[in-house]
Amino acid sequence: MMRTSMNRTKIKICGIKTQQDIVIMNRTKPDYAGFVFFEKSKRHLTYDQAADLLANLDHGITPVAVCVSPDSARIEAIARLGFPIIQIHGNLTNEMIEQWPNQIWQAVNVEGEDLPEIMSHPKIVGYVVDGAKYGSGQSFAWSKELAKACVSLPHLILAGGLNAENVCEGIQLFQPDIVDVSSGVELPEMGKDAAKVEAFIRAVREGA
Ligand SMILES: O=C(O)c1ccccc1N[C@@H]1O[C@H](COP(=O)(O)O)[C@@H](O)[C@H]1O
Repeated sequence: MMRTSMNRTKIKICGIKTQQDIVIMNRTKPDYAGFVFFEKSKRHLTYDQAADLLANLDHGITPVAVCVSPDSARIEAIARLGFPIIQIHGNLTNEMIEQWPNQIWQAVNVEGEDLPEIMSHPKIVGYVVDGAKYGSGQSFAWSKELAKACVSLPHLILAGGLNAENVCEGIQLFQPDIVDVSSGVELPEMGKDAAKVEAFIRAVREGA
């Protein structure tokens, strides 16, 4: 059985780090932009940096705060920045769900052949199915079996190692609601590569 989505596949560009990235977002207009709050990541932002970036983000692009097993101070600070969605990797607990006032995307990092267990709660409105190591640019092992398992997810965000070359195959196999990319549209040093962002968006929107 396949997922059936009547709507076009939406796009999230993750790991926004610089004002130049914001210029690229505002010009190319993905549906979502991801901001990482995780000290071990090269894409980590301080709250002040995030506030400066958010102030310039086009209102038509929904910002998503990305974090790993956040403590309550982290959740409070991200909520204060006004993010409508938090994407949580690692542990997701009932306490976090209670504290966070808005929508949640639960990230599941696939290590083997099976889909990890997911939580169910009215605030959890999406599931990010990602490679084993977040933000590594590596896919999980795509298979028809995993695509079938994903059919049960109410809102699927496909992530992990996507780029302009493989995203159409991912869309065909998983029929995701949203595709999510970071490494695949990045410059070697820091920030997003405008040409790669454009090619990714064109591939998704035009099937090119
Ligand atoms: O990008 C990061 O450094 C990161 C850190 C902590 C949690 C998630 C992170 N990134 C997420 O990883 C996926 C896929 O990224 P990639 O395209 O494989 O590089 C995406 O959801 C990012 O939000």
